[in-house]
Amino acid sequence: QYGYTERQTLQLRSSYDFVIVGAGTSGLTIADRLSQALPSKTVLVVEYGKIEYCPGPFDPPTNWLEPADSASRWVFNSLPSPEMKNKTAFVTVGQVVGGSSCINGMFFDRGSRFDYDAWTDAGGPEFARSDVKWNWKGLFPYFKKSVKFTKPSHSAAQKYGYTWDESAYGGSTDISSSYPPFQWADQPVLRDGWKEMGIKPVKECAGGDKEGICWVPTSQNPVTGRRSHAGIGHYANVLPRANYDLLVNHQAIRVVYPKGPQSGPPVLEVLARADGTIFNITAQAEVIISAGALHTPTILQRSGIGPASFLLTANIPLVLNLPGVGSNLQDHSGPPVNFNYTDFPSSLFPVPSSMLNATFKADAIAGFNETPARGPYTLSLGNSAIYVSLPHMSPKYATIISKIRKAVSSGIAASYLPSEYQSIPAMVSGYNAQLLTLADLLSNPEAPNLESPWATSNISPATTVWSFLLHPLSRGTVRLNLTSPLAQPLLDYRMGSNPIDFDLHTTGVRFLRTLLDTPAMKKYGATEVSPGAAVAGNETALVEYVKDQIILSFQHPCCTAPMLPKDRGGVVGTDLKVHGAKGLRVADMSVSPLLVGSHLSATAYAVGEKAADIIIGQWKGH
Ligand SMILES: Cc1cc2nc3c(=O)[nH]c(=O)nc-3n(C[C@H](O)[C@H](O)[C@H](O)COP(=O)(O)OP(=O)(O)OC[C@H]3O[C@@H](n4cnc5c(N)ncnc54)[C@H](O)[C@@H]3O)c2cc1C
Repeated sequence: QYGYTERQTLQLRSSYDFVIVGAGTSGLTIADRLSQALPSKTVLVVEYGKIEYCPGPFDPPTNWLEPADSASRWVFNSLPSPEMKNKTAFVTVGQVVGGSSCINGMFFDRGSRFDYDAWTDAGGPEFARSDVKWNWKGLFPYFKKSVKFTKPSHSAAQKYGYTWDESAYGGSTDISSSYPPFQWADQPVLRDGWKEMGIKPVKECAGGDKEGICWVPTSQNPVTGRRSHAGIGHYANVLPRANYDLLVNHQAIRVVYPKGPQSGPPVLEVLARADGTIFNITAQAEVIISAGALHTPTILQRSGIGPASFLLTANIPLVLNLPGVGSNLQDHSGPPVNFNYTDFPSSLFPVPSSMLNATFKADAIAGFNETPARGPYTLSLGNSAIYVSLPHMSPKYATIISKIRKAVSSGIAASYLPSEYQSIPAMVSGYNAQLLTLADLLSNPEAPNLESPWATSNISPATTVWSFLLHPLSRGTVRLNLTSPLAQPLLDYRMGSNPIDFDLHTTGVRFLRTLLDTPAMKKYGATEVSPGAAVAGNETALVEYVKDQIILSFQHPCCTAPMLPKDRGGVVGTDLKVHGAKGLRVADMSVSPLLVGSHLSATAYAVGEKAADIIIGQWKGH
């Protein structure tokens, strides 16, 4: 429906300079930049999925996760997490040109400056000395470059109280970041409650400082209200470019080094999904894997690059022993706080239930199809959230921090890792370094550890505010499914395997419950449904509530090929080259060593931009 399906490549060249695996958020950013900056070099992107139309999560006629667009996504059920009453995580990732930017919730925020500084801290002195800094200062120019920001109209800004600071932006790409021209009439109710809790509005949350109440842009075209994603912004709209090819409907199986991992760029082995044929693609310069946090480790593992013990079990010849491949899985998770109003004013209009009225809904659909688009369908899932630090949530935060530090100093932290890692010094040392970095981060009153997004305040039968844990301490794994290595991998989230995560979860829930005591909420008779007053002084009951009600994934898997030194369990260095392999890089959300306190697409674009600059720097003039 975007009119570019015919633009996929049907005839391959005999070889390419750069072969990129995955036409996703980071992958297409890199392909666009390389093919533009290096016109004499050829770039091929190999993508598992096809070119599909990707509606926003709340666009008519289909809604998010409905089967109609299931062809554009993988759906996973993780292995059970024993510490969470054997709950499994429902996880999706994009399987389409545009990757997950094509199916996500379009909430377009960045982490706080401290989240990215923590990436470098977790890497230790070697990373702090690196010329290619992956801290906030080193990444901010790429955040700016990666999107084109359009400020809201004067009337929308006046009506809803939108604030922004254009100095956080400045890019001219075709990836749009804008504010929707619509809000539900009851959106300010919770906003007033948050303010009464002492949470302060922040003028611009994309500039590194976001502790407070944030307006968050949406990844949408400011005129049409339609989703803006990598398939459009970094492929369709930059064509024609003679040196930029895209091969769809092909699965990258593995990379092969005929003469060992130091012998130069590997060959990429590919499966044509249409007829099952397998063939090789030759890269003259590099293979760059950008298949996302759940698939990048599978390609490396099938290549014999991964934990030696696992590869032995899998009967895959060892090429490089890198235990970190498929380790370090993290995601945002959290339980809800549910409440009802006894006295919500029926005069507030429109609210989400207004969509039940056929006339209102018909006008909403008509408005979405106008130019410029207007009305509820432009709102996506909403664009406001609070971000709160641990010290601001609880005066007892120091006890939690000292528990984290003590777990490291006593050596017990190692026992929270998957058993296969507990005797590998690099994995233990890397995890300890992460925990100490997180202890510093969580002590910082400016570094948020809770997010609670909202778009409305009253959805029948009960309103929910979610407590997203932004910086979890537990670590999971991604492993090939040995009975079917080309199929979806096995995800073991191991949520709650570090028990201190329960302290962080209960702190978030206790904090959110105090919303119901604010005059703004009492005014409308807000009444808690769950967890309820019984948990007030009862930590055990609250932990049970967390285990019963937690959602294990808010669709932000990351960190499974971490950018860390090898002796800290890392898979890639600050140049994104796989440790010990020549001509092979990874660039996507698997390289982030620590989960950032935001939804991930803005970071995935920035990672792509910075990766492209590093690669261009190496090859320009060669
Ligand atoms: C349902 C959902 C909701 C989300 N909501 C938000 C949100 O509101 N805001 C936000 O900022 N972030 C959100 N995210 C997260 C964010 O979109 C992703 O973290 C980010 O886009 C990941 O980028 P990536 O480049 O790492 O991977 P992706 O963009 O997922 O790209 C990976 C690509 O590799 C391809 N691929 C995989 N394996 C192979 C193979 N073997 N061969 C060839 N190709 C392969 C895939 O098909 C895919 O196209 C959401 C994600 C999901 C799934």
